Formats: sequence, C-alpha cells, structure tokens
Amino acid sequence: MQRILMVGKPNCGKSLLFNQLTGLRQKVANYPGITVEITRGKCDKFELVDLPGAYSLNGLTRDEVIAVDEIKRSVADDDTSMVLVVLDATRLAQSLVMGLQVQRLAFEHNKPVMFALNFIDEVKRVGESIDTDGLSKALGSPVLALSARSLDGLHEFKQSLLGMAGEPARYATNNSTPHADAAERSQELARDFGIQHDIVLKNQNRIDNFMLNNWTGGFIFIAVMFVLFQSIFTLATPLMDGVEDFIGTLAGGVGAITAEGVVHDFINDAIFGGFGSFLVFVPQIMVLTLIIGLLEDSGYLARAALMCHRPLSFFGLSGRSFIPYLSGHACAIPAIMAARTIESPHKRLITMLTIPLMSCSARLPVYALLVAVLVPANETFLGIFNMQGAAFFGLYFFGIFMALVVSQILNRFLPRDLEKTDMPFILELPTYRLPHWKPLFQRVLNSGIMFIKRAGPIIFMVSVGIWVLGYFPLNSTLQNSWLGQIGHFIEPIFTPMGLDWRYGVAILMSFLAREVFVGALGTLFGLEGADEDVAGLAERVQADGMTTEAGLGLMLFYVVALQCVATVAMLKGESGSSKLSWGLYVAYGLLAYAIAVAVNQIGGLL
Ligand SMILES: Nc1nc2c(ncn2[C@@H]2O[C@H](COP(=O)(O)OP(=O)(O)OP(=O)(O)O)[C@@H](O)[C@H]2O)c(=O)[nH]1
Ligand SMILES: [Mg+2]
Repeated sequence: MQRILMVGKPNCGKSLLFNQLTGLRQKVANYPGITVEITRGKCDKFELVDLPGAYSLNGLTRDEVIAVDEIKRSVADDDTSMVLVVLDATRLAQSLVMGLQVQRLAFEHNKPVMFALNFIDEVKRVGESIDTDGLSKALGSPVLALSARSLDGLHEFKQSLLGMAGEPARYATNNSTPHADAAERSQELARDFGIQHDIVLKNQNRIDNFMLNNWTGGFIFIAVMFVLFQSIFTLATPLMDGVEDFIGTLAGGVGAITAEGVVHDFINDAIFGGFGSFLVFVPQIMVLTLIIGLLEDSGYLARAALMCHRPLSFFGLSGRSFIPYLSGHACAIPAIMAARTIESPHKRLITMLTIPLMSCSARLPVYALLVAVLVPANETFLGIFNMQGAAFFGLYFFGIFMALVVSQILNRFLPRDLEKTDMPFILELPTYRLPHWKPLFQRVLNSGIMFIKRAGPIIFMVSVGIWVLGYFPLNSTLQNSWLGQIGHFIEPIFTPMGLDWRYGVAILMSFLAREVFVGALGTLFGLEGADEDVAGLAERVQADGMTTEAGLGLMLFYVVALQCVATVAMLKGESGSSKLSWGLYVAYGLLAYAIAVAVNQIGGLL
C-alpha cells in the first residue's frame, strides 16, 4: 500500500485530521506532545501515517526524535507517495519551520508535498483570511485551507490529497528552489501571509495574566486540583448508586428464578458479589476521564505545567513531568509513554519511575470501598466539602507526595551521566479553546469500556477461582474450606497490618491487578453470608469490624504498591532495563507493606 506521511509541529491538529480521514480515534488534546508514537491508518487506498509533532528536523525530545527518524527513513522509501504537512494557520511562523525543512527533504527524494492549512475556523472567527493561492505560489506546493474541527474545506482537501497521492509523479516535478534558512523564510512568509498575531494573542494574554500570576494563578491551580479529585467522588456517586441498584435488582431477579443449590450460590456470590462489586466503580473512571479531558481541551494544562516547573525542578523533575503525572491518575501506561516529551533523559527516567505512585483509576474501586467503610457518608467539613471526597483527595495527595519524595531520592542517587544531555524547559502555550464535545464523550465512554475489557476477564477468573476454593469441600464453612486452609497459612504476613486471612487472600490476588481486590473480597463476603443480598460490600466490611488504623494502612498500601504487570512491562520497554522495572515492583511492594504495618501498629498505640 502506498503511504502518505503526515507531519507538522506539535498541537497543529494532525491527529484530529488523521481521525477525520481514517475514521480512527487517536487521542487528540489541546496540549503539545500528545502523540508520542507512530500511528498508521487507512484513508481510501492509502496508508496514512500520523507522527508525533516536531518543531524542526533537529528533534530534541524523544517523541520528536521518533518523528524525525521516521520522516527521514520514510521519505526515501519507494512506498511513500507524498508528504502532507499540516500547518496551524493561527501560528504560521512556528508551523512553517518544520514544514519548509520537510518540503526540502521531500523534494530531494522527488516526493510531492501538500500543505494543509488547518484551524481556518479560528482564522475566520477573528475576522481574518489567508491568501492560500499566494502562499501556495510562494511555497511552490499546493496549500489547502481547512478545519479539522468544523470540517470546513475537508471534503475538497481530501479529494486533492487523494489526487496527488494517486499520481505523485505528476506533482513531484518542482522548479522552485527552497530557501536555505527555514526559520528566516518562515518569518517572511508569516509576515506576508499570516494573520495579525496580536488579535489571537490579546485575548489569550488577558486570561494568562490571571492564570499565570503568582497569586491568582497559584490559587486557581490548587482550586482546580481540589475540584478535580473531589468531583471524582461526588459527581460519580449518583451514577454508582444507580449501577449498584441495578446489579442488586438483577441479582434479586436471577436469584428468585434459580433453585437453591450450587448454581444459585455461584451466581449470587461469584458473579454478582464478585464481578458485580467491581462494575459499580466504572462510572468513577468515566468521570475522571471527563474532567482530565476538559482540562486538556481547554488549554489550561499547559499553563499548569508551566507553573509547576519551578517547584518540580526542586525534586529533580521538570514542568513537562506534570502532564505524565496527571495522566498517571487515569492509567500509568500511557503516562509512562507521555514522559517521552520530557527534554532531559535524567528527568524523564525519574518521572517514569515515579508515575506508578500516582493513584491510577484501577485503585479507584479499592479507595472507594475503603473510604466508604471508614468515613461516614454525607458528613461535610465546614458545611462545604464532602468528607468522603476530602478523604479521596488525601489519598491522591499522599501518592503525589510519595512520588516527590522518591523523585528527590532518585535525583540524588541515579547516575549523573544522563544529565549531561540536559536541555532547557520550553513549552508552547496552546490557545484557550472550548472543549470538543463529541470526541471527549467518545473518550469518556471508551475509558469505561476499556476498563471493563482490561480488568474484567481477570477479575472474573479470580472471583470464580476464589469461589470454587471457598465453596468446597461441600458443606464446609469458609473457615475450613480449601481457601480457608490456604488463607490461614498466609495469615501471619497480614496480621501486623491488622488484617485477617480473607483480606490477605484478596491482597495477594491483587498483585495480578489491583482491581481484583474488590472482586475477591466481594466473593469472600458473599461466600460467608450466602443468603444476604449482594449489594453493599462496604456495609459488610464495616459490620465485620475493620479497625480504622488497619483500614487506613490498607488504603496507603494500595497508594504505594505497584500491582500492575502491564506497567512493569511498559517501564521495561521505555527504560530498557528489566532489572530496574522488576526491582521497582518489589521495592514499591515492600515500601507499601512497611507503611501499612507502621500505620496499623502506631494507630493501635494511640
Ligand atoms: N478550532 C479548531 N481546533 C482544532 C482544529 N484542529 C485541531 N484542533 C484542536 O487542536 C488541538 C490539537 O489537536 P491534535 O490533533 O491533538 O494536534 P496534534 O498535531 O496531533 O498534536 P501532537 O500530537 O501533540 O503533535 C485539539 O484540542 C484539537 O481539538 C481546527 O481545525 N480547528
Ligand atoms: Mg497528535
């Protein structure tokens, strides 16, 4: 299949255009450096390649290097038909540096180039226009104006693109002599053809004066973060109650039509009690994705990263660590990849190694369960803050705090040779924008589906496995079932944490994937009281008499422990060291255990 290579500066809308042309759903957000790997899709009979953004062919960060290497390799390849350069029409000068360099490279290999002048909707909104014919003449390649968001001009653009890709030889002949200094030429072209820059900047600066000011900016930052973590709890609660009621009703209905016996118990305890307990938490993951998405789309996150640069530098990190850290609250795997945009290898490594301490969404079910057990519902602090929400914030905060402490230690002890290639912190601030709702909702829905797909099978298997071991030999109690016997054997490890063997089994199982904890516990409590209704695992744990110190220790255990094999694999891939990655898995596990034991023991003395 012939290939169309798509290039451009970061945040110029490549991925959104790629999605429109291929029907795929690559991540799109208003922050430079979202795409960090090469993505391929099909557009008509061509393969379209979306690359990470780069400001020039002298790639600085790892994602830029990936893009530049692929451009250089691919442009010389016979299978590449043409190069599509995406430009941000509102930031012509910055977009053209890369554009001109790539055009020159493409011409050297007899490949035609087309320029997509994106963001034309924003140009129109400020009452400006761009002379595309003039620009096209000056560049010596066709320029087509479009908006990947409002879809203006997209149809005509697609026709022209396919026309050129289908007959590259016809367009490849080019007589223009590309200018030697791309940066200088970009400035000239932007002056001649670009829009009055201050129109766009004026509004933005007005907001930024407020957002980036030491006082108001700091206050807004803290308020945004607090609302973010608080709303994961408060916004999701009605939805979670809805799911819980639904599962409860379903379980009641199914229970009524199955005859008493093994099958009835299995459905009640393993399916509804185990797997059902886990499904209750899906709305929370979706709310988290929604809020992070809103922040990303608005353009605020880049400002937050800028403000965090100085404090983060103190811990050996960079302002660019902020986004990987924040997205680590959804999932560590893409967050570790997002660390590719960090300019310094030393800081990048520290960021990657501490991302697993961010409370990812897989911990949400565990937190939600334990917070519901330990903190009374509907209680408020000063009449404003929901106490359960505040407890959530505390857990997230503890994760971030631990990450900073570990970063500081790593900064001291990691070999310094990586730092020789250290580079300055530069971040282009994107324009403030309203969210793009449709892709945002798709992303939210997708996060829920992905969560179930990824963790669902393993939780189902563990729930079934635990149920079988706990149910047999027939007519035994849970205590002297097969599972009980194994449990009592491992119990001494968990006694110092103030927990009995049932929690021990659930914790051990959660080293496969941390979400398993809730399902495993749900099955265990289901087995114990086979006649009760399945809803309300938190009430059962509460009634069972978990002490506050043991519960708190257990929560902190889950903040710190790295119970995710996929994260270890990702770390191995990105750091190139399997010893380091598995070492981290063990180290965070031991640290988590030590913290839980300490909290329980000290709490017991008070
Ligand atoms: N108004 C408007 N917004 C756009 C347009 N194209 C893209 N966007 C928005 O611009 C932002 C960046 O889009 P992306 O597609 O992620 O940009 P990218 O070039 O892939 O960025 P990197 O992957 O970071 O290099 C997103 O918020 C998009 O919704 C457009 O034509 N008009
Ligand atoms: Mg992209």
